[in-house]
Amino acid sequence: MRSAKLFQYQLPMDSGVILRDQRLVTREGWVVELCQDQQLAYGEIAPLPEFSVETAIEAGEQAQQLLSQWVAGEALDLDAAFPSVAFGISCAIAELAAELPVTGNYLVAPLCCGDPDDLVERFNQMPGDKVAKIKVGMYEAVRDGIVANMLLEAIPDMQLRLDANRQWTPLKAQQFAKYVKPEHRSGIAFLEEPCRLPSDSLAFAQQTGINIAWDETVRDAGFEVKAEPGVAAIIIKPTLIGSLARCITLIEQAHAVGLTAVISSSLESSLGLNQLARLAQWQTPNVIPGLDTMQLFQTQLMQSWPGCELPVISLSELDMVWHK
Ligand SMILES: O=C(O)CCC(=O)c1ccccc1C(=O)O
Ligand SMILES: [Mg+2]
Repeated sequence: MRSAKLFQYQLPMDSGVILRDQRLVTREGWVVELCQDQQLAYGEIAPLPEFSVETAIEAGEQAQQLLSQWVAGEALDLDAAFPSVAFGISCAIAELAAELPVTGNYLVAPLCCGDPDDLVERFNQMPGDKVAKIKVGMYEAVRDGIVANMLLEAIPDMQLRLDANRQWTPLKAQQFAKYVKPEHRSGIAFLEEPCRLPSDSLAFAQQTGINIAWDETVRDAGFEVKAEPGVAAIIIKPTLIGSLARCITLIEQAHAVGLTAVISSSLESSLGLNQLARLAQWQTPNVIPGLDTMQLFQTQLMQSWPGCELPVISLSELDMVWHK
């Protein structure tokens, strides 16, 4: 016996969350509830504005169709579904089958703004390897280079991840690199997507000795996982990629060619974020995931994120918009 429900959520964000060009005031999404033989399981569907191709409305409509098929016992074609829908439904199905192990990797790479004292403080409270992430490409490239160099000098045993989100021209990327001393470049685990064109990013990596990682490129049509000089990692944001099976295939392909796969958030609520931490522990056990995004919210959803003291909204407080 199967039944399914879809709930809608709207969570207030911290006032400073900017996505590309717009401020994200409220995070909107859906919670899927599957019920089979009296057992309940949950998943989160949360297309990210400006990143996802689908809107929350479109995702909700498609989720209803797929959940109807699931209730009827039909096979689901999640490869043809929107990525956020495929991810949320596949997580709920995996929960029912107890396929997603319960232990999570909650050692996130702190997203930091460039203040070394702040970072030293956070590392002191954290076990494990020191890995931090900073966003670059928003201000002057030279300033980014100086900040990165200073952090690597201040915390020599740290691995720094940088993320330019394709903001630099090849010239700006060079200006950045010029300020990072050659002896510090190995402290950069990777720089995500320095340039608009992947070919420029590759050339940058090869010219500077600074490793890069693919994030946006993983979602480009025709992307294939391959080893290339200067490429260290691929970033996997499941909400933007698709089903658990699709994510796991990408992770296995990355590992087969010697690339690191990093599970990363697309600003899911604490519900989805916990599942991502579990996926990370299961499929990329020795890699610190990019999940330091709970601090961008004002509330949590259904479950709490370890160490997070924000209030938790329960399922009974959400609107159930559909059931079958
Ligand atoms: O990857 C992380 O560490 C945090 C997540 C993150 O940076 C992110 C989250 C949502 C949308 C885009 C991005 C990004 O990689 O730029
Ligand atoms: Mg990125």
